[in-house]
Amino acid sequence: MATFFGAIADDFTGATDLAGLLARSGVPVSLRMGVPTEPPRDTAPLEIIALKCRTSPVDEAIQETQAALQWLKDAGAQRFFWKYCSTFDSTVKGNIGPVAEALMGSLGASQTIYCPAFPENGRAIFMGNLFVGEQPLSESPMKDHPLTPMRDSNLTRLLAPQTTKPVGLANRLVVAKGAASLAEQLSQLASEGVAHVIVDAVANDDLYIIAEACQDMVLLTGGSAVAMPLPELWAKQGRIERSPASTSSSFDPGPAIVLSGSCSAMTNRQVADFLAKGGPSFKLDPLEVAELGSARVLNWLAAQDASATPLIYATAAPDAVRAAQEKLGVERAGSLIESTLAACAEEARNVGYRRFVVAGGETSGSVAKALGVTRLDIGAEIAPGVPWCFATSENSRIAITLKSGNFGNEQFFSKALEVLDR
Ligand SMILES: Nc1ncnc2c1ncn2[C@@H]1O[C@H](COP(=O)(O)OP(=O)(O)O)[C@@H](O)[C@H]1O
Ligand SMILES: O=C(O)[C@@H](O)C(=O)COP(=O)(O)O
Repeated sequence: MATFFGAIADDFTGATDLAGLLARSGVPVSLRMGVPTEPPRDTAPLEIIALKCRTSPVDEAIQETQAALQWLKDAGAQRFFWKYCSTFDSTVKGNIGPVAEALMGSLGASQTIYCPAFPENGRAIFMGNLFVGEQPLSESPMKDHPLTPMRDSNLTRLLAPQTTKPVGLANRLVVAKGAASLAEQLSQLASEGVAHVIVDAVANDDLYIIAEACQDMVLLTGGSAVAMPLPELWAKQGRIERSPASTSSSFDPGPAIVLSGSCSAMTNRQVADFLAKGGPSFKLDPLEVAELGSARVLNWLAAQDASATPLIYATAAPDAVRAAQEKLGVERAGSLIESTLAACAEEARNVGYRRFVVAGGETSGSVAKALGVTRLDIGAEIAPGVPWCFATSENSRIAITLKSGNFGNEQFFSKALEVLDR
């Protein structure tokens, strides 16, 4: 089927989040992990390419996103989306603005919007400030993120240093008046030379207004939720079609494993909940891994009889993360844990595990790469923004869910396995 919408996600959990929300429309969604090496074939109306570039150096992120853009253009896409985190995660140098500007350049777009709001998960933007539940972003647990600590809540202030062209705001009062009012504000800002517009949204209704006003912009940027209403609009106009039975949710029988590298407040609670249920678990210590490698956890995994679901985790409280980072450096601590969890995933697959619950965006990127997963079919959502996915890994079909650090409720790990068994 010809592709109409092409999205590029800056991490793997973000990509499955977007895929899950778009799939609610019943229009086929295809998710590729990394830029495909082959030219487009067997494409869907909604194509997503997942990258792992949230914390990469800016020039690498631009290079990768440009390659993804070219593939999506070759697939026939006419509208494009740059998906980043609903908590606007970026390093101090930041990739969100530079990548958006480069995509705009390649697409000949003079303006785009930025809307990371995700009301179902408590992310709202008001007067340009991002809230997580009732807390401003910089007072939320995101202030302690291991790789992208968010110390400002104002999106205009966060984005402006990342772009060369002016940044402006279309606030909630404008959005609440409807699509025509928002479209007028955007063209007013365009006439003043504002290329990058933060758009407020606090509720799903706002997202429908934004989608209606912006559906013909060649490039949109944001969290998954602002893209959610688009397929419905385009389906009504006959640009794309629904086809509910388009994905395969089959996987080979085999035991389940939980791998957690996220240190978010919610993942800490999810790990505690799963530990309290008494299953086998192994806590990774970054300092031990730095000194002795991954042999101990791999031996532990090999000794499991798989009758109960094992949990391997590095999830830790902010002070423990800081202590490890002070000794090892932020990048090294992160990459040691990521590569250890990736090795555990590969070993688990090799010894017959077929159901994988993975927590953490960067972690998911490393695990999915280690499993050699190149394409995911999207299944049922376990929680808003976290679907089960199905993929081929080596010669097996596996079920895998990639959970954003912040998503899901406390019982997420057990719930994920229950949803799959239904
Ligand atoms: N105990 C720890 N000490 C230091 N870094 C850690 C620890 N546990 C995990 N990490 C690293 O923290 C990062 C968490 O990021 P990520 O997987 O994207 O989670 P999230 O989805 O919560 O953002 C990863 O790079 C991971 O390897
Ligand atoms: O938009 C979101 O919050 C998620 O889709 C997302 O990007 C997740 O990233 P991580 O929190 O790093 O898993």
